Amino acid sequence: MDEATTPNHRQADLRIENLNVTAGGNVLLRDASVTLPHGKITVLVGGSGAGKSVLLRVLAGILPRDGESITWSGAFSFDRDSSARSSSDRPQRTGIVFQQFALFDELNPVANVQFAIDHRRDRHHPPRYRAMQWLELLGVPSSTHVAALSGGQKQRLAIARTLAADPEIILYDEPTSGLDAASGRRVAELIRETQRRFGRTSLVVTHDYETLLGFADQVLLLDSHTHCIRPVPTEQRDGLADLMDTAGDVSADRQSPPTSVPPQRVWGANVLGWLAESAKRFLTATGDTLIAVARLPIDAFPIVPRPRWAARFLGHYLRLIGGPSACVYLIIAGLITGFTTTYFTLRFLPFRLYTQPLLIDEMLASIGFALYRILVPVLATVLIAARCGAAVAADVGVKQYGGQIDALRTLGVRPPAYLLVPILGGFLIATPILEWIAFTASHWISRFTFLVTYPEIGIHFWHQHFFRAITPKPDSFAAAFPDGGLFLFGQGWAWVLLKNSACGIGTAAIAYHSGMSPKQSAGDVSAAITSTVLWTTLYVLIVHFVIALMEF
Ligand SMILES: Nc1ncnc2c1ncn2[C@@H]1O[C@H](COP(=O)(O)OP(=O)(O)OP(=O)(O)O)[C@@H](O)[C@H]1O
Repeated sequence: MDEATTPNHRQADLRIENLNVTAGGNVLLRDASVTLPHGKITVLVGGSGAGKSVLLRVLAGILPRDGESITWSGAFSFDRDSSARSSSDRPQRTGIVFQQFALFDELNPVANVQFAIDHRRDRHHPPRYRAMQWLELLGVPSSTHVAALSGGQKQRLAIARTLAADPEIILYDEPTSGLDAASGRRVAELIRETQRRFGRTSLVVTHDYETLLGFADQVLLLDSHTHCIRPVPTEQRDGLADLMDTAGDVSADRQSPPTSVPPQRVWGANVLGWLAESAKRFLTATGDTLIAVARLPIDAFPIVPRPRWAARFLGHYLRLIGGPSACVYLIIAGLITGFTTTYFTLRFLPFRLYTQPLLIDEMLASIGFALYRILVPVLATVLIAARCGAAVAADVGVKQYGGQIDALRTLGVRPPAYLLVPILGGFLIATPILEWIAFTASHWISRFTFLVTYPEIGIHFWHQHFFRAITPKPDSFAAAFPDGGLFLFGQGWAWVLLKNSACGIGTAAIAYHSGMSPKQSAGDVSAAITSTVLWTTLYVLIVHFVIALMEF
């Protein structure tokens, strides 16, 4: 049987009906209606800024109808035959090959394709090919790291991933951009071969007419003056460049006109504008952060489509949050706290000669208590919030900026399933462990400092008094853990765990939310990292303050 007519392949034209799209207040499409014939390649051309990429994102189901800057209305329907029509909010299970590839960098090529296979549209039928077979078919090396693949190889891997998800319609956004002429031709042939072999309806957005027009069954022009999409008859294809001139490059028209400010008001207006903008940003960030924390129980409701993939993402975030560099960070923090509290507290006792013999045991007990219950938890969670919050915000922000979040959505995956839930899990597991590492480092350096400073008193004395105030009561649950109890289940361990958990959950929510906010540039990613550091550290300090009020 020809692969294009396998039973789960739907044979239907896609009708786009009365589509209206606006972006940043500009109309891109007005009442546009067009049909994409099933199993054919349609090439869409148009001037720069006409709205081709936005249209692809609407078709891919990535953009909500009433988004912040882009809104759209209209319908999509499948003409399966004259009697049966179905209509929906987006073409069912559309696959998109992104201009920037949007590959999952932390996964190798095989895993990228396997991810799509495991989340394919129709999981009741066995997959068409295994991941390795897809890679062989499209000529992608399987053992090379994704980042080390060439542009053409990345493009082919992106096509393999899209095909492996078994979509009805494949959208290509500038598939040959950034490739040399030979690679561009190979990718174009691949698109034709894919369409011939699998019979998928394909829509290709391109400026590369020379390479791709020859493969087109239909050519559409997005006219930025009339805001509609019209077919280009075959006889007019040779004059496409002239048609494009008439259809216009709109990028210049849409720039907002320069505002003329009287010279004497420039300074004041700038300062006022900056203040207003900063206040707006602060309020938006505060509101967004509060909303993110409030929405957490809904967003993090652990519905994961494939537990195996959730575990893999959990592993990724555990390495990011609690990896070796984080341990070194926390060990150094513990050493500094343990040393300074022990050395300087005993060294600067008033009337040291007289008070030391009387107070040294009490001082050791209070140092142990302060380190265990307050100092190390505060320092550790602030450092975790800043370091690990920033790392997670950067990771999610890059995924957002690079289109990986959109790729997840087009594969039918809710981003919280493989991002928020594993990030929360990562923080909940790693925060207490990192804090315990910091406390262990702090009491070992305290022990060492005491031994070096008072060799005549001996380590037994330190041990006896340092843990006195945190040794579990004999009748408590913690008393069942004689030695470990001193560190893991010291008196008040539940408070320590509460602080760790509250800080971990909040840090996860803020970092995830900052990373997920829309990103137009690398600067937005860096702004997300900065705001994560500011908000997570502030949040952690507030948590400690509030819990300390209840605790003591
Ligand atoms: N997130 C957004 N917010 C506001 N405006 C946007 C957004 N994304 C795109 N636009 C605007 O929508 C218009 C169309 O953008 P789009 O990227 O679809 O153009 P295009 O036709 O693909 O252009 P090109 O061929 O140059 O890539 C542009 O004016 C762009 O500034």
